[in-house]
Amino acid sequence: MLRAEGLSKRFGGLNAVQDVSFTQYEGEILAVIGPNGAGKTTLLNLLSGVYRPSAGRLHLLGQDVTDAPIEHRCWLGLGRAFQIVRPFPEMTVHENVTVGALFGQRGMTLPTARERAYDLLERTGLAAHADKAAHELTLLQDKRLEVARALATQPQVLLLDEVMAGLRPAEAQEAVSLVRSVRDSGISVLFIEHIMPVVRDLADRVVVMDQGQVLAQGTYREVTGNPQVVAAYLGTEAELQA
Ligand SMILES: Nc1ncnc2c1ncn2[C@@H]1O[C@H](COP(=O)(O)OP(=O)(O)OP(=O)(O)O)[C@@H](O)[C@H]1O
Repeated sequence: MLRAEGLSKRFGGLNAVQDVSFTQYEGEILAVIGPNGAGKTTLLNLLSGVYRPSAGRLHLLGQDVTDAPIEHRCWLGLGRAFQIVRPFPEMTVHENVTVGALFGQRGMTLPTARERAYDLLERTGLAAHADKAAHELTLLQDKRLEVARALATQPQVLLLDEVMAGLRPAEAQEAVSLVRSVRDSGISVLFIEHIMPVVRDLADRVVVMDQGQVLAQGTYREVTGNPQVVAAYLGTEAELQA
């Protein structure tokens, strides 16, 4: 689905992302973890096309998209949900998702977009709130809307930037179920997350970043058992258990 080869991004003298390579396979949920400033968001910005890499190549669904603009990646099948959700606050929940459907696919008509938006509100548990203004939603509902808007673009790969941030544990569990249902519908998911129980429950594989580089990659058990990862990110084993 995605193949990064030696991706790098420099900001002046700072190597925010340095020589990052990984592959995401079809149907996989891949987590990207690492301490603050490790380069996770910069990597997501490289994948989605916000930044062009200083070096390296990126393939999406077998196509080289290294120089492709954001909208081309979206039309090819790359969707993104942001940590800070920014819906159109005065529009209804349904209208917000309709906008995603209209602009995420070339040739989409308004009636089809509206219909697709209703389906997505059902799937993301927001159907009862379809006609509310977006600014009336709770934080968990905001996150659901953010995922619904990203799904409206019909992605094959969905990038999620810390969607669990700020949620209470019970709400995070609901969000975990939503992400699983997205994957079960055939969409591969790449997510950044700091909450380790969420990573453990969701990720098929984990990429650990530190200081812009990939420190380790593997299953949750493999990376959390790696002494370098424990030292750089997880702290002591006792903290990890807590
Ligand atoms: N636009 C930018 N210009 C200059 N430096 C930047 C820019 N964006 C990020 N950086 C720097 O690049 C490094 C990586 O930042 P990034 O936000 O990617 O880390 P992160 O792993 O997502 O951190 P966090 O977990 O805190 O969100 C940091 O040192 C950051 O200050």
